[in-house]
Parts: sequence; structure tokens; C-alpha cells
Amino acid sequence: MSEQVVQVNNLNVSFGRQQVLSDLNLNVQRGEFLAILGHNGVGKTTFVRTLLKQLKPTSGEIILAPDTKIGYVPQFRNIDIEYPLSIRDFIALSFTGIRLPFLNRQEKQILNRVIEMVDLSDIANHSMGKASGGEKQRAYLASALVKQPNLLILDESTASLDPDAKQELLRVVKRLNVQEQLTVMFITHDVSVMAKYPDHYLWMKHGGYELGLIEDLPSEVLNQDNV
Ligand SMILES: Nc1ncnc2c1ncn2[C@@H]1O[C@H](COP(=O)(O)OP(=O)(O)OP(=O)(O)O)[C@@H](O)[C@H]1O
Repeated sequence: MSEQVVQVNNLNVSFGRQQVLSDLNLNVQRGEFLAILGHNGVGKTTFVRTLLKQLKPTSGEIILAPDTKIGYVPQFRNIDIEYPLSIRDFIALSFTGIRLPFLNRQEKQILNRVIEMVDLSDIANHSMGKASGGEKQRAYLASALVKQPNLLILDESTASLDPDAKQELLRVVKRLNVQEQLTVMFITHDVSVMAKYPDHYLWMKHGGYELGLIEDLPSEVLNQDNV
């Protein structure tokens, strides 16, 4: 039987007089891959921030399954070429925050596993600063996996990557979704690049939204990248 991970009931979020989300209803099942699409400024980030409990709804609610552990991959931030850490040490920081940790055996195992899960094992000792955009983004993804989440939220994670790196990232995310049964919510403007990966879409529009199976994604949305 399918199991609900996220249940959104009549969600309304306003900033002062500006209503950004109105009456949003959504159910996300365990193991689902949902694409969240929509023009700039329509409220995608507001929705995710509400989900992360950084914002309070004006009314309505978001209910998460009790065992939910969220892994959040923020928008791509470049790292200076002089950045001194290796990819492995950069990911290891997620255990502690700012200091390089002394990892115990179990933590080392987790570290090796998340590095493998994002296909970075071969270059884990290379410099993070000199890694390509796609490799860096997969390192961010690995950082989000360190805490072993069961719900992965990616915010524009393919933006500013070249087409091959976008596909590579999406292949990795899809594999996590299928093999690890990770539920995925992926905010994106790259509609055509990613259209073959998710199961469902949430198409956010000013004053409303549409939900559906990805194969039923309206062609007006599919043919329009950078929606
Ligand atoms: N903290 C805030 N205070 C006031 N207004 C805000 C705040 N955060 C967002 N907004 C407004 O809410 C609206 C939706 O913003 P949001 O960032 O959620 O859109 P988005 O769909 O994520 O856009 P983008 O694709 O550009 O990231 C915008 O008009 C924005 O100016």
C-alpha cells in the first residue's frame, strides 16, 4: 500500500497583503519523484521554506509522516578554485558543520557510501575547488545524504550546469529515488531536460496550480524551458 510522506491541506501563505500560495493541496507518496515547476516568483521557494518550517502558513497545514527526515540540496553556489578541501573532506563537514571531524567507523562507512551513491568515488580525493560544476553539485547532494534522509528536496539543482552535467545529476537522483526508495521533490526550470525522470508534476501558476502525471505534462509547459 502506498504511504503518504507529505500531505498539504488548503495551504495559504502571504507576505503582508501579497498572497503567494493559495489553497494548495498536494499528497506526496513514499518513493514518488515530484517535479515542482513554475515561473520565477510564483512561490516555489516559499512552498519549500514552508515545508522546511522556516515560514508559517497563513492558514492550512503541511503534515509530514512521523519518520520524515529531510535532505535539502540548495541552489548551486560556486566554490572558489582555491578552496582547500578535497571533495571527501567537504562532504565530511556535514557531520559536524564547520570543523573537519574525526569520523568513527560507522561515519566513515556512511561517508564512503554517500560518495559512491553520487558517483564521486574515483575523484573523492581531488580538490573540491577545482571540481566541475556537476561534480560540485553532486558533492552538495552527497552532503545532504550524510544524515540519511528519506525525503530529498532539491532547489534548482540543475541550474547553471551544462547539459551533460544536468543529465548526470538527474540520473543519480533517479537512481536514489528507485534504489533507495527516496522520495524526491525537485524544483526546476529545466523542464525538458528533466521531464523523463519524475512521476508527477506540480505546475505552480499565479493564483493556482495544476497537478498531474509527468506523461500528461501540458506541451505548453514541456516546450518552454526556463518557465
Ligand atoms: N520573505 C519574504 N518577504 C516578502 N515577500 C517575499 C518573501 N519571500 C518571497 N517573497 C515574495 O513571494 C513571491 C514568491 O517568491 P518565491 O521566491 O517563493 O518564488 P519562486 O517561484 O521560488 O521564484 P524563483 O524561481 O525566482 O526562485 C515573490 O513575489 C517574492 O517577492
